[in-house]
Amino acid sequence: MVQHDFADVAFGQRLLSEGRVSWWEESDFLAQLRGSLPKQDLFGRLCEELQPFREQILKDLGPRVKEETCGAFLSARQGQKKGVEVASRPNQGRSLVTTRHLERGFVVIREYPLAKVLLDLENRSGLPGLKLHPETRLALQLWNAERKGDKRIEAAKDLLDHGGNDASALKMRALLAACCTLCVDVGISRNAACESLFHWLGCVRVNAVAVTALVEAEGEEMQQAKVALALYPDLARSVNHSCRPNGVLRFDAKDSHVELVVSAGVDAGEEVTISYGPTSSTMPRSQRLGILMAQYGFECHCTACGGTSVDEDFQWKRKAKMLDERARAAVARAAWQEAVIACSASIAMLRQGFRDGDVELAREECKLAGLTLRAGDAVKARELWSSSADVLRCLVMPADPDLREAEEMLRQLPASPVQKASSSSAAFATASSKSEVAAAIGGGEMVMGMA
Ligand SMILES: C[S@@+](CC[C@H](N)C(=O)[O-])C[C@H]1O[C@@H](n2cnc3c(N)ncnc32)[C@H](O)[C@@H]1O
Repeated sequence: MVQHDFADVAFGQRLLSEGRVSWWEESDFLAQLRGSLPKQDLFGRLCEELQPFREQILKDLGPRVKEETCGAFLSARQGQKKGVEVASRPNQGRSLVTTRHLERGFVVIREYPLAKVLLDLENRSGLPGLKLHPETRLALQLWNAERKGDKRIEAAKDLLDHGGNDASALKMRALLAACCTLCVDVGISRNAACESLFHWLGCVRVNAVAVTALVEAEGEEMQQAKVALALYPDLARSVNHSCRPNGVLRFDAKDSHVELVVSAGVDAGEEVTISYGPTSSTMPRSQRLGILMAQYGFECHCTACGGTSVDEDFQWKRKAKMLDERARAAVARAAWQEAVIACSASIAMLRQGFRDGDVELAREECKLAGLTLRAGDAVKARELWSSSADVLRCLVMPADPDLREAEEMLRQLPASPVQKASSSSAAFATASSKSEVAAAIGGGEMVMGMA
């Protein structure tokens, strides 16, 4: 196992002079270290300054954190890991590899957070002017737990050791060295507590996960929003990123447990991956590479980015957005059939970037189902809700608003004797509207593969 080397001061200084540690600045932790506190005995002063804040964290989050951390961690870990093993891969460190074929919907990992902070508590420290970044707050929790000898913390101590050859782990150690160098620069003594705090900051940066939930923005549709930042050690130690992933994470908003679910069948010996944010359906390769490097410090080696792949052109996405806007404008005029045609055309465009069975398409089809019902075609609306519910049941939590609405509508609308439509043909509101959808898209060739 690789030991963190905090002695590499020269390397740290070089990184600093090249401005390559800017993300620490963002976390406003260093700004506080450097700006607002006197230079002498800075670390001691910092601890003093943070003491009331830590108590506030424990007061605000403590009971919840205690209830929610690790209760079922070990048993869940043993039970759910069947079908996968952790293997080491040359450029990516530990990886989650299947030992047999896994079906879509299979839950690979189910885990409770070791620590978490809620993102809506941003300004509730109770101390004027002391606003800590969520990453800093999470690191402080872990640091505090370690100092208090909390045994559960052992599960996360090696998370930055990515197998020795992994570039991001090396870089992270360099960054930690750089931060310690900064401390030395400003007169903080480099002691074990200081190093441990930086270790947790690095660990949080590379391994923490944003817990998301569908929330209703004012006057807008439901949107996925980040509601908490959490550390799930099993997930963090084994699940790599792919820009074309075959797994998704779903969170239970009530107790913050996470599930890693297979979203597309995975053959034996293949790796189960998730997206850490960027995907090949949402942004071009160069942008994805930049984001992954800045946030996590690694060069992406996934199948979508490797080899000679080039930036994708996303014309389909621009067209889908334009058609979606047209559908919204039609909804505002209560022109339901027009909205159905524009929304169907938008989904047809999205199919060029997403795969059948993707959550994003299923959500769009739920929207189309609602419009189709308004336009008077209950049979087609039911078909759409039925095919989207099939997708959503596998991949999202039962409390998901789109899934709940689909289930509710399936209960309310009588089942049609007509056989179930395939999910791709279901994207057309009625058989007779195919040509209208093609016209909305603006070309016949788009429709050929989908009818
Ligand atoms: C949350 S950890 C995942 C587990 C990690 N492989 C390990 O051994 O601990 C994230 C780290 O895994 C590596 N990683 C994940 N996805 C990768 C990818 N697509 N390409 C290269 N490295 C990747 C990077 O080092 C990244 O910082």
